[in-house]
Amino acid sequence: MIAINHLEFSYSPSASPVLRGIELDIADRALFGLLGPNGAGKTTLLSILAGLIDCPAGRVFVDGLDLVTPRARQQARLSLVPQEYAFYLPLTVRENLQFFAGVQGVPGSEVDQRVSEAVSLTSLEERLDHRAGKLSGGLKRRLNLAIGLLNRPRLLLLDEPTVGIDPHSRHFILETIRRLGEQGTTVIYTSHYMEEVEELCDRVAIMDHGRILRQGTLAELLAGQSGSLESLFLDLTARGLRD
Ligand SMILES: Nc1ncnc2c1ncn2[C@@H]1O[C@H](COP(=O)(O)OP(=O)(O)OP(=O)(O)O)[C@@H](O)[C@H]1O
Repeated sequence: MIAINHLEFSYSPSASPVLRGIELDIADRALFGLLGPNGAGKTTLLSILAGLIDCPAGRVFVDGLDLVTPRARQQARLSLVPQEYAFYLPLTVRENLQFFAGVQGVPGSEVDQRVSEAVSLTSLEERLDHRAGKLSGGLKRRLNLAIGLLNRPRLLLLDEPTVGIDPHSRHFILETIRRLGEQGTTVIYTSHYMEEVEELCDRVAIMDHGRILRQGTLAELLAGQSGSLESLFLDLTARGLRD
């Protein structure tokens, strides 16, 4: 179980808060969708969970373990797949995976096994010796995901993992995430695509301006609503353009 308590965060003392009293409980093995317009604070929240940004105000617990230290985060087996491609374009798929296995502290004797598991989950076998920079957008997204799987995560944080790819690649990535969920991985999934979240996630939170506006199962969120998740989202986030 992940418990996020009272998270507050600003990028600088003079800037407006980006996260304002975030409270979330996420059950083990959940596929949890986090929706919000541009600038709502989703990436900041994931970055804090992954330890990329220090957040002195508030606490995050995974199974009662306070994530404040890197050691606790390692024990929690947490992995973030960022929105941007987080690998080296001149290296091959295999070289990237071997390199990032080392960065993540996978023991040398286990690297081949972990690389082969990640490649198998993302069906990259045929591309192992291709340069990352030459891959299509969909394959680059799969490599980004494969790197995030090298530590066999219990908690996988996915920041818009299907942006900019064709429907086949998107379907493949969604199926992979569903399979990971069935195997026991807890997933926090941010996306702008309502239909993906409706299809994949068992619980959903909608956030804006650093606050959680609603959370619950899809049925709970839509109870008493005449419209879809998208119309609820637009109503809650005030239908304004953000950029
Ligand atoms: N490194 C940074 N320094 C200062 N402000 C930042 C930084 N990163 C993000 N912000 C600001 O924090 C707010 C939340 O941004 P964040 O990227 O977390 O939102 P988001 O919900 O992930 O948006 P998107 O859907 O566009 O990715 C925005 O106002 C953004 O401009």
